[in-house]
Amino acid sequence: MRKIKQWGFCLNVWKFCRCTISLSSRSHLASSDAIYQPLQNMEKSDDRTEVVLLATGSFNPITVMHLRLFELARDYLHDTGKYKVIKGIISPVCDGYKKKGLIEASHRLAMANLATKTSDWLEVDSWECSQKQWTETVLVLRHHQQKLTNANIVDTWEKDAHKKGHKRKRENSHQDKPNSYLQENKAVPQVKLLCGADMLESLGKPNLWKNEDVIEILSSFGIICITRLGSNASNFIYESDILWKYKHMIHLVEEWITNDISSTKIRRALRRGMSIRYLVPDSVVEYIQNHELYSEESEEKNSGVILEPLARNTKDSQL
Ligand SMILES: Nc1ncnc2c1ncn2[C@@H]1O[C@H](COP(=O)(O)OP(=O)(O)OP(=O)(O)O)[C@@H](O)[C@H]1O
Ligand SMILES: NC(=O)c1ccc[n+]([C@@H]2O[C@H](COP(=O)(O)O)[C@@H](O)[C@H]2O)c1
Ligand SMILES: [Zn+2]
Repeated sequence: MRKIKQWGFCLNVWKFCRCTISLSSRSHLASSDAIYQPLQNMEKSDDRTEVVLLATGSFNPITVMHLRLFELARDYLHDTGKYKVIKGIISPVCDGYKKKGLIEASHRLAMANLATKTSDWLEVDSWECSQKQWTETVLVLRHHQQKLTNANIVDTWEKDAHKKGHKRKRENSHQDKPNSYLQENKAVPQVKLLCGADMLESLGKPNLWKNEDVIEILSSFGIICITRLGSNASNFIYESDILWKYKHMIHLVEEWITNDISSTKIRRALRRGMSIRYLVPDSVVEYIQNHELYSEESEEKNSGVILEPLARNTKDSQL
């Protein structure tokens, strides 16, 4: 009787173990089905082109409309199903641009940093405004594209080295990587220029942009242009032979919730002691107050000075 009970006990222990093993192995399978497989599928099915949006400009000061440009462009590109926007970069122009009323880059940069604090995908880059001289927009685009290419090469190189069991340090790994990594790498995100319709129209102003720059911006990068009151982007594309030729590289995004916010109007309101609240982020209002920015005097900065691109291109065309 005792032996039968012992046998019964052993049988139960065995059944329990078998059940637990089969359950745990099944739950392992279930988890691999549920977690790993869809991820693999997601990776496979997500063949969208990664895009980094770059907006250049004075940002004197940054307004909520500048931030809206990015949101509008991202929604638009995601809607196409072809693009995945991974980052937005705000690149304030340097003081050497010499635009009338342009205050110091350090302040414009600080305000842009405050304004983007609440965003998890927008960042401000100081490369352009820390250059000694004004930099052509095409060079700013090239700079950011190159940075992404370098980062991508390092990643691929590191992954490859990791697979082979070598550990490489990020800081020194991109100098000695072979060039073949550049060609093999197909997943480098694309930089695209983000602008408002007035900036697009400025491409047609004599001596402001070089033709070869416009062609490179359109053919190598592409433009996302947001409509703006007072500008007619589609008509401008129609009337410009270069833009018409590259119209497939221009995404025109309609802003349906129109408003007329501009930095010029913000500066005007400030000079007149009027409120700018809700037109720029609160942190920017506070910064402007604390540093007593934008006065009659600051508006006179660069007054009578020729805008640097005009001066440079006019000089070049006379050579
Ligand atoms: N309300 C707006 N709608 C569409 N685009 C805008 C708007 N405001 C600014 N932008 C775009 O933002 C970029 C940076 O512009 P910028 O810093 O010159 O601002 P702004 O408001 O036009 O300033 P300013 O009045 O000093 O010219 C440009 O591409 C410009 O076209
Ligand atoms: N030839 C060029 O590359 C060229 C000419 C004029 C303006 N831009 C850029 O366009 C932007 C215009 O800004 P604003 O609208 O604030 O003047 C600036 O970033 C400026 O550097 C570039
Ligand atoms: Zn402007």
